[in-house]
Amino acid sequence: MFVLVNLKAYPCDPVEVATAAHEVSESSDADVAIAPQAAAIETVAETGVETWAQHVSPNEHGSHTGSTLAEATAEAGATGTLLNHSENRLKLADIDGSLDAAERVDFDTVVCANNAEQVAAAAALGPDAVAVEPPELIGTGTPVSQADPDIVRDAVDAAAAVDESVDVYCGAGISTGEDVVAAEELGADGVLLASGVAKADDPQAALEDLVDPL
Ligand SMILES: O=C[C@H](O)COP(=O)(O)O
Repeated sequence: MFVLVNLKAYPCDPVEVATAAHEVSESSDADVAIAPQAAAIETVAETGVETWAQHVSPNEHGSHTGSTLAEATAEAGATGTLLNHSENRLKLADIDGSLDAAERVDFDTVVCANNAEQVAAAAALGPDAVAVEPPELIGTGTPVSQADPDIVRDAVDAAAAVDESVDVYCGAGISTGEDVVAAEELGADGVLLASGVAKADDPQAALEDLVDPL
């Protein structure tokens, strides 16, 4: 299972979380990656953990003030990017443009979506993976696998109907190893989570718990 931990804009120590994630990734069957704030990509990548951007712009080098370029995040050490997170929704054309930008630097890509219909549309754009996350469950601690498992099943079917090579992750409310196993049993290839680790008193223990049953 792929475990992508999005640190969002939480006031955690990204290097502490990344160091723990690297150790847990090395000593378990899970692949754990961290998506920190763009300004922390370099220090997070230096820990050796797989490092992702939370977003990249469709823009290339040029007069684009405020843009987070795929090239800049790649130079800092990122190897993948989230796109269209529920907290940073994009227009369809911008998702497509950002996927092109990610392709320029050979990034892995995950396009987020609220439901099976959006998963199908996102899968049609050719990312490596889509992540289904019901926005109302984000940050609640109630996993989608428990609240409405059909959301995950339907997302898996919707992505496969469009492109079987696109992986499906699920997210929102995931904080325990039991939640990760439930996601796997519903057909997900990975999980996307944030608060269960970024807001934990002991991020290393939270990460160990997440991968323990795998
Ligand atoms: O990017 C992560 C998701 O929005 C899930 O967040 P959460 O684990 O805090 O529910």
